[in-house]
Amino acid sequence: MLSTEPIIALATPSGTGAIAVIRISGKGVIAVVAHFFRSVRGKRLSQQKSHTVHLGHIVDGARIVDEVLVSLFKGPHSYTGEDVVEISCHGSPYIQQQIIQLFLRNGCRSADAGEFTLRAFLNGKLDLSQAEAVADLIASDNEASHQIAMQQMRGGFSDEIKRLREELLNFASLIELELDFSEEDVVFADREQFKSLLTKIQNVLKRLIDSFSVGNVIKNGIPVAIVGEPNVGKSTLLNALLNEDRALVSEIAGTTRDTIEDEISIGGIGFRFIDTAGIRDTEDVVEGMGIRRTFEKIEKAQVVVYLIDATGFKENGASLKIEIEKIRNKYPQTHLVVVANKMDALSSEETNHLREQLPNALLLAAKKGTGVEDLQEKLLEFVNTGALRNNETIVTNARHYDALLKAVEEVEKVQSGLAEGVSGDLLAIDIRQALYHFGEITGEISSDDLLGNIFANFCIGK
Ligand SMILES: Nc1nc2c(c(=O)[nH]1)N(C=O)[C@@H](CNc1ccc(C(=O)N[C@@H](CCC(=O)O)C(=O)O)cc1)CN2
Ligand SMILES: Nc1nc2c(ncn2[C@@H]2O[C@H](COP(=O)(O)OP(=O)(O)OP(=O)(O)O)[C@@H](O)[C@H]2O)c(=O)[nH]1
Ligand SMILES: [Mg+2]
Repeated sequence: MLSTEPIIALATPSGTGAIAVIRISGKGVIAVVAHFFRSVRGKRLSQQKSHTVHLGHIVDGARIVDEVLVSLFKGPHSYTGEDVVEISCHGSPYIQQQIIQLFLRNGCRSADAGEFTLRAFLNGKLDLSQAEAVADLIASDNEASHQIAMQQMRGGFSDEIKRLREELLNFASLIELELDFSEEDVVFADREQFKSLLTKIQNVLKRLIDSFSVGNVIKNGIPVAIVGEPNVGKSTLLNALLNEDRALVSEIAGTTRDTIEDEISIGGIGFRFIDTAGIRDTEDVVEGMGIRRTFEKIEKAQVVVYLIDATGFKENGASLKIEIEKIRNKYPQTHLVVVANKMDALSSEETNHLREQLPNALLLAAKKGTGVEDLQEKLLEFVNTGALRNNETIVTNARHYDALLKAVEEVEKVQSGLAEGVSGDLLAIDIRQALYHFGEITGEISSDDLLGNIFANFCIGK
């Protein structure tokens, strides 16, 4: 799979910018670029040091294509581990394409998605979980997902896995050594010490596995469905949360037909709010479709904000309370927040009545924006940010989660094998299996298929 042929791609977004960066990596690329580069100081590119920048022109025969800065990185001391040349040109799509095409005609080919980072992985500059974090880092759009991706890219998670792996490996070696001396019946690996090591490893694995429930939602934005009867102010609340006129609002019941979603960051954590069609019995076919979609969204949400119209509470409070209980029972895994809206239009007597009837409800006036901060605080309470604050490793990747589950299963097998006093050769098999799953995370164990899948999801030029 390791190839060193020169690859080229635009590293900056396509379109017009002040400056664009074109990246070229592979064997002999410095000589290739040198052929089309005239330094303003008459310097020869091939004689320059690594990590230096040079001003000059890209020339195609007599034609000057652009004035550029060229950066040199000599392998193995580069991002990919190969020779790398970056050309910073003026950011017109025409110039970008002229330069890229010049090199495509002269020995380079277009890089596949993620191919620079794939080469970095294959050349040992990054392990697999670090390479995956590069994509997460580019995708991160809030403080929490950024922090997690950055920690993973810098090797925090890998180091933790490697430590576990080494400790297990030590023991595996000792047990396998016993096997070699099986005639003599010697014991190198102290069983009590081994048991406590396994317990320690189990605890670390369990913490990592548990962190996925937080990590997974943080990476994708925590889905919060705003639901309730028509006209209670769901779209008004969405707009207040987003601080933007995102959804149509009107006094006509049944305004929102389809779901509307948008993401914002609260306290550094991404929340994806979903405004839904108001729930009621309807003859209208299209409205009925929208309401069905509302229930689909509730099913996928981590949090359901059930909104009621406080002004109607006196008349239909009893039936609303039944409705709320129904939702609570139907979706026991989902956090349910009951919010009474339009409190601005309530008398103090009505307010007291509502407080008595729904002691846990948040009181809010979405139109004026009052109480929206309380709701935000409430939402943050649902996210266990302890691990984030303590800078602990948080698993965000389903592939890693899978491997950790399999690893802990094997460690448990070893643990019970020890308790039952099974023989060293059987213990060794399960230990090796656990080690295999650790290796899957960091990429010591990988297949071309897996790598193809992972890097195909990167952007071109990364
Ligand atoms: N212009 C540019 N900006 C960029 C990148 C890049 O490739 N080019 N990066 C790409 O994602 C990130 C920076 N990451 C990088 C990581 C390693 C090396 C590098 O040259 N490493 C060598 C030498 C280190 C040294 O001694 O200075 C090495 O690891 O051996 C470069 C960039 C973000 N910004
Ligand atoms: N007095 C008062 N009126 C509000 C408040 N919030 C929303 N409204 C009004 O309630 C009406 C319905 O608001 P929407 O946001 O469209 O309600 P909805 O729940 O999205 O309604 P559907 O999309 O039809 O289900 C509009 O006339 C809003 O101006 C509030 O806090 N106070
Ligand atoms: Mg609406």
